[in-house]
Amino acid sequence: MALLPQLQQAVAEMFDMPTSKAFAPFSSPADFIARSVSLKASTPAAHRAFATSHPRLAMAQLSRAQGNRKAIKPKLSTPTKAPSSSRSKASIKVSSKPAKKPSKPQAKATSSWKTSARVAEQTPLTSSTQAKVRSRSARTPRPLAPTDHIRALSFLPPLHPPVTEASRSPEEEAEAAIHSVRLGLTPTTAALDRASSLFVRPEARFLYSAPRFLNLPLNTRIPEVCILGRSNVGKSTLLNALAGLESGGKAGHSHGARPSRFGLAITSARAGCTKMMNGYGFGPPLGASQQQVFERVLEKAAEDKKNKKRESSPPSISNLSRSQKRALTPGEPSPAHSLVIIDMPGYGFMSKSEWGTEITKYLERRATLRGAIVLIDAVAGLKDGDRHALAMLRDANIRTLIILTKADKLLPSRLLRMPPAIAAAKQEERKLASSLSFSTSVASLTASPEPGFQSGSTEGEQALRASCLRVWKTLRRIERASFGTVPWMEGQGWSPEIVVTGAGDPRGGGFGVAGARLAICRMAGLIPQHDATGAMPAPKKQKKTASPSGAGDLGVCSPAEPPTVVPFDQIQWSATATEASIDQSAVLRFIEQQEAAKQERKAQNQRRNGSRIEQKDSQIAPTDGQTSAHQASAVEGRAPATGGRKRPWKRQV
Ligand SMILES: Nc1nc2c(ncn2[C@@H]2O[C@H](COP(=O)(O)OP(=O)(O)OP(=O)(O)O)[C@@H](O)[C@H]2O)c(=O)[nH]1
Ligand SMILES: [Mg+2]
Repeated sequence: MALLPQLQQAVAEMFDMPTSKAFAPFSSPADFIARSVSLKASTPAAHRAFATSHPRLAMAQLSRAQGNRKAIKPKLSTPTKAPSSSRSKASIKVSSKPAKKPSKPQAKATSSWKTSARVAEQTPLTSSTQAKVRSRSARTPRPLAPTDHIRALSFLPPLHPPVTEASRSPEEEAEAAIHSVRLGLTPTTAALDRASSLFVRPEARFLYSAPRFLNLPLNTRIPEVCILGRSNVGKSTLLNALAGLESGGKAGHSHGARPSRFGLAITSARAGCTKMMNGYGFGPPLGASQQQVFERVLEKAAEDKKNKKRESSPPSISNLSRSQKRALTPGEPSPAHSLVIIDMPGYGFMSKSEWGTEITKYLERRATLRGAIVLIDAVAGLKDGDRHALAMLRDANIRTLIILTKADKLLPSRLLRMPPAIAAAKQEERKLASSLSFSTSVASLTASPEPGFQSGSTEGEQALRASCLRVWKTLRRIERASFGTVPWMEGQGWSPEIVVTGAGDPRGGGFGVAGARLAICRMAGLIPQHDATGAMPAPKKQKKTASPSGAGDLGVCSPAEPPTVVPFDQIQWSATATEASIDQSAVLRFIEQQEAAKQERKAQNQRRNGSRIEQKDSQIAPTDGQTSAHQASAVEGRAPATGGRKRPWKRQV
């Protein structure tokens, strides 16, 4: 195509070279690079010209851009260093100065690349080669982004024990039992977001490291949850994931020194990395009203523990003034978080017996402990250490939540990936929500159910279900072993819902973490158990899509079935406390109710005091012609002086 001479000159000026050279076909890639460098902003036309003159190199660049690691990476020589031999001028030079002692395979690859490149320069790219490149890049596993993951995954025990048939072999019986394990209800996006916001905003903070129970800072106002598990099970990794941070995977950085880069907790592939009880603060401080509710709960818990009825109730903590409370707990700072999570040292390999002693003390004596999370490796399964820890929790009567970790090792990423259509729709919804007001966005999110896990019959999933079955059986056995002396029972002491996570998934990480956050919030009483938005049956459409993957055949409870009541709701204060802690409208409602009750009490007191004073006035019986101050004020139209609580005492004087 012939261009106007002026236009040619302008283009040549951009290239910073003579017109004849700028419009000559590219002689080599080095030539192309030289021109591209001189051209400040590379033009698509120049690339196209390069692709037609050097198709093989263009192909290699394309496949490298698509993340194909196998693609050959030619090391281009700079034009100044190009040797003067006529052969090397035409060919693609791999290195200006070949290494003196190249390793054998490297030298082979170099020479093969040289020859093939020379041939390819003369032959255009065939469609079959293009297809090969495309298929090769498609085969390479794409790293999963956290948004691609299913955010919540859990399993529930079978509703009824599987029917035993005489004709079935023990293997078939076991398989039937595995198939009867139900998928947990899929929480709604709103519920997951509510729980996640508590963990992520404001940023979680490292609080302290305590080698012994006595070194733990005093805490009487913030609910606490501890993470237990074998060493190297992934406790610290889960904590980082809960905080929305990636684990550093490197030991040696101080806690919270660089939270954005290395996560909060130190993680390591070597067992025994965490050696102290590390406390981390999550969420904003509880409001005054929530604080009162929490204090009442603590009082009740202490009362239950002593297991005796009080004849005359001592002064309630919630009725005390702020200074009185401070005097009761000297040295305790004002609460700065709504939840404290303690990352404990692991038991088992590379652990120390004194760690166990300190953890036992903590479990028995920490008044604000709302529950414990026991992490179990989905691949390794339950071990003796886990059984011992569960028995310890039973004896201390502490609510227990089981989380299976490292499940990403069992589940193929295809099962975890969000369907693209749903992912796109969710992204749109989020964009819309951020542009609208808070209330509108929450309302719109409440209606949308979170896409559920597409249950299949893969070996990994069956292993996961079998692992859950073993956990339930163990928990029931441990529960029975107490002979009913401890109220640590299914649904009360331990949650039958087993949360599945892959917090440290190296492919992108973090599947199931939002579900874990929600379960922890519920256990700590920050979100009610039977929150309407917490577990919403998925639409019927999902039921249909689930059956071809084998969910129906497996006896898996489809999400459309009526929700099962999970009676893990012994937290009596949760209904008010949790609504108040997260939902602002609920906070306002709660405060309004409190205000109304206060006003009413005040009015009653006033009425009572008024009538008492009237009685006294009548007893004093003013002499003829005299009126009391009360009557006088009433006559003058002022508020009676006896309106306040302290007035009668003043009047009598
Ligand atoms: N694939 C995979 N790896 C994980 C997961 N969680 C943790 N890991 C890895 O497991 C190793 C141990 O993780 P940590 O979080 O340090 O384990 P820990 O329980 O805190 O160990 P201790 O502090 O020694 O008790 C690390 O190499 C993590 O990368 C997971 O969900 N998936
Ligand atoms: Mg650790």
